[in-house]
Amino acid sequence: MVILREGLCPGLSAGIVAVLKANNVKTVIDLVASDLEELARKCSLSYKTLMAVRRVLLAQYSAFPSSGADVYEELKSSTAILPTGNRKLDILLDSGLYTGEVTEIAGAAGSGKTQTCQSIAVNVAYNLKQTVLYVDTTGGLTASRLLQLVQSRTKSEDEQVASLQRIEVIRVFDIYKLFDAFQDLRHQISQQLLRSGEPLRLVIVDSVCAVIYPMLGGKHTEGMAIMMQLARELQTLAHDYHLAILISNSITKDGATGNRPALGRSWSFVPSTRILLTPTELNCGHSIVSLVKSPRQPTNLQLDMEIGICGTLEENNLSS
Ligand SMILES: Nc1ncnc2c1ncn2[C@@H]1O[C@H](COP(=O)(O)OP(=O)(O)OP(=O)(O)O)[C@@H](O)[C@H]1O
Repeated sequence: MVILREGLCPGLSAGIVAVLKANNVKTVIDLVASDLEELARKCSLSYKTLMAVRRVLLAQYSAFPSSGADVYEELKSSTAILPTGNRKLDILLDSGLYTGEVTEIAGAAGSGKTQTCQSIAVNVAYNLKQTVLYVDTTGGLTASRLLQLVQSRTKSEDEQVASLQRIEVIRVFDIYKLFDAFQDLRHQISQQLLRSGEPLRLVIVDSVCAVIYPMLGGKHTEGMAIMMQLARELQTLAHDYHLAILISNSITKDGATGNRPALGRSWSFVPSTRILLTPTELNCGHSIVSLVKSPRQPTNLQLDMEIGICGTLEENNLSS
């Protein structure tokens, strides 16, 4: 509900707002729903001025319906699916990570979130030849591990270098620096300033809780507001630039329902897809991956995923 105020649109002066308010016309809806002839008479205002103001407000605040066919066409032109480099994980995710969506990997410390993020980054950079922005908020990313993962894909040094150049790494350790990084990203995309020159398709934030948790102590409501600002930023980045966004999150232990992704109910609406990693006690270097939220798949799917020298990437028979 938008309140009428001076400058909301051309012609809406403080005087007009005051007169309208005195006649119980306080919001945009009140104004567009009024009989303008009668209102002009009651308020001693020019009918022409009110009409012009209403026309601008209608253009600014109306929702224009679009047909199902238009929505489907937009979806087809803006959606790409990025395979993760692990066939079983792709089946669980209905082919991979979708652009325009936020996907979350949740799990306890050591469950393999960072290894999964790095492996997916390498797969997108090497196999798909697309740029990845990797935002490291925990210091968990190491260049030597990235190189090891790339080396598991190719022996060619040129290809290794080219793949590593497609992974842009930013290290930020607080949420304000993260907002700055996203601001820079918008600027770089709009000016086509990405260093690799290849299209950016994937943004990874490992992890979101590392920058959100410090905000949730003390003034809780302020922290929640900042958390939801980050949520909006991730969703609009994914939507506006057709990016797949992959975030990692920790878990909270709940006596009644077992482990569940951290950051509470408000955050649970942010990712479209959520997977939960649980290390297996019997099989070291393996995690059970459970699909806990998905817009396309049943959420009882599970798989056993190995996390080894090749991360979560499948073994590759290197030829040259
Ligand atoms: N170079 C490596 N080679 C093989 N396996 C590795 C390697 N590095 C890590 N791992 C495996 O990955 C596990 C740790 O995974 P990872 O660091 O991704 O956990 P995490 O969920 O990100 O933890 P945290 O929340 O503490 O960052 C280790 O227990 C180990 O099994």
